[in-house]
Amino acid sequence: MFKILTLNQISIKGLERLPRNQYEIASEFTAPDAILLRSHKLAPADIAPSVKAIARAGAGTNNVPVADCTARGIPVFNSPGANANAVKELVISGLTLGSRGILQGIAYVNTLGDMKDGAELAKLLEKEKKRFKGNELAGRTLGIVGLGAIGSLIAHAALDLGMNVVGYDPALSVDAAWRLPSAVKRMENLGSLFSRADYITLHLPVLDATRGLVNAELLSNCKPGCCLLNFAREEIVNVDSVIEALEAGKLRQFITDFPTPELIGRDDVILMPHIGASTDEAEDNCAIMAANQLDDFLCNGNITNSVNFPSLQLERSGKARLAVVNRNVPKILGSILSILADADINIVDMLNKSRDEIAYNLIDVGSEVSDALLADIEALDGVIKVRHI
Ligand SMILES: NC(=O)c1ccc[n+]([C@@H]2O[C@H](COP(=O)([O-])OP(=O)(O)OC[C@H]3O[C@@H](n4cnc5c(N)ncnc54)[C@H](O)[C@@H]3O)[C@@H](O)[C@H]2O)c1
Ligand SMILES: O=C(O)CC[C@@H](O)C(=O)O
Repeated sequence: MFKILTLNQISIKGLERLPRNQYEIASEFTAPDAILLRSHKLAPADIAPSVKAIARAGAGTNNVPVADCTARGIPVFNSPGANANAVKELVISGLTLGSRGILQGIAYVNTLGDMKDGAELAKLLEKEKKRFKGNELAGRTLGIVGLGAIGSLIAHAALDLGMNVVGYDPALSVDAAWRLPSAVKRMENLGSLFSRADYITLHLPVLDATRGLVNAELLSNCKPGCCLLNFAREEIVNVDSVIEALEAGKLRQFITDFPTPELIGRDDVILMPHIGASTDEAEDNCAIMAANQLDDFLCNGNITNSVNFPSLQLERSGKARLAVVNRNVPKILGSILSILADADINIVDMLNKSRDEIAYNLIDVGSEVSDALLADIEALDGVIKVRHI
């Protein structure tokens, strides 16, 4: 029986992927085998020594201490693309809210509750509606920073709306490049994107390199009247610089899923309570993907969509499987294989892959492996974690 600690509300459709005869699921456990979470901020001390894996039902893993998990041999999974459509749809709403007086118009109509004469009301609205006039998106330029799962869907949608699309992504994967419409004009740097766009939308992860990326210097490139949308992460944008740019007329509007106190109450800001992925569909998709990946790792040692471990899947063969995490340095695999050979254990199949500072091995063997042998492997210098599956 594996114990799964859930630290947020996880869709039942995902939890159903972890059958009750194999899994106990609860929001409190002292020694869980794995953690399943969404935006809960996890500290290294919250991760019990028993934890073998962490799965984030969502895209961003900045709430998980990934480097610490890597050092401890714990793979961290996410669910790439599973909530991208939900974010895309909200960004399209953001674009229309940012181009027309929709919120202001709605707020105005709601002040007129005392008017009982329908004809008078209609007359007043016809007179006042000019205050809420906007501009069309068609023909305007959208700059997309980060052209991954969300950025590429937004590029398609914006082109369908008749917008011109420019994009910037210095780390674009080959798969993401294939998904991108050819009409997207790729920018060589952020300054070029900021100087061309009427609307700029951010869809990149928060990393050391992207924290505070949108700062005063970058915003000084904006076309006057530009509208900035942040549905990525709060930390990517320097809020003080955004407020200065709004007050200087460099930015016309800031629309964000990550409110901070100084932004509340401003007319030139639209704030949403981190609801980019808050749809039934996205919550189901993320939970199903995260749970499936966790299940395959706990039961088979296979790794799909990990942010810190190599991708590795091996069909089961032999009597037992060893899953070994070690530092990515020479000779460790040789030492493991020698221990098995000395014990007359035949290797039926195996796969070894590395990613940055760690290596991961799945070794299928022809006979059972004793606890003493596992302890010998675990004691090797450079071996971080050994599981007998
Ligand atoms: N508001 C929400 O609820 C919500 C929902 C989902 C995702 N997100 C955020 O959006 C981010 C993107 O999600 P995704 O699913 O598109 O992820 P993704 O991994 O598919 O795409 C991210 C893209 O950003 C690119 N990138 C990395 N560094 C960059 C840089 N310095 N400049 C420009 N691009 C850079 C990557 O190469 C990648 O193509 C997530 O990391 C998460 O923080 C927010
Ligand atoms: O779980 C959520 O609601 C938000 C998820 C989102 O921020 C993500 O990074 O995928």
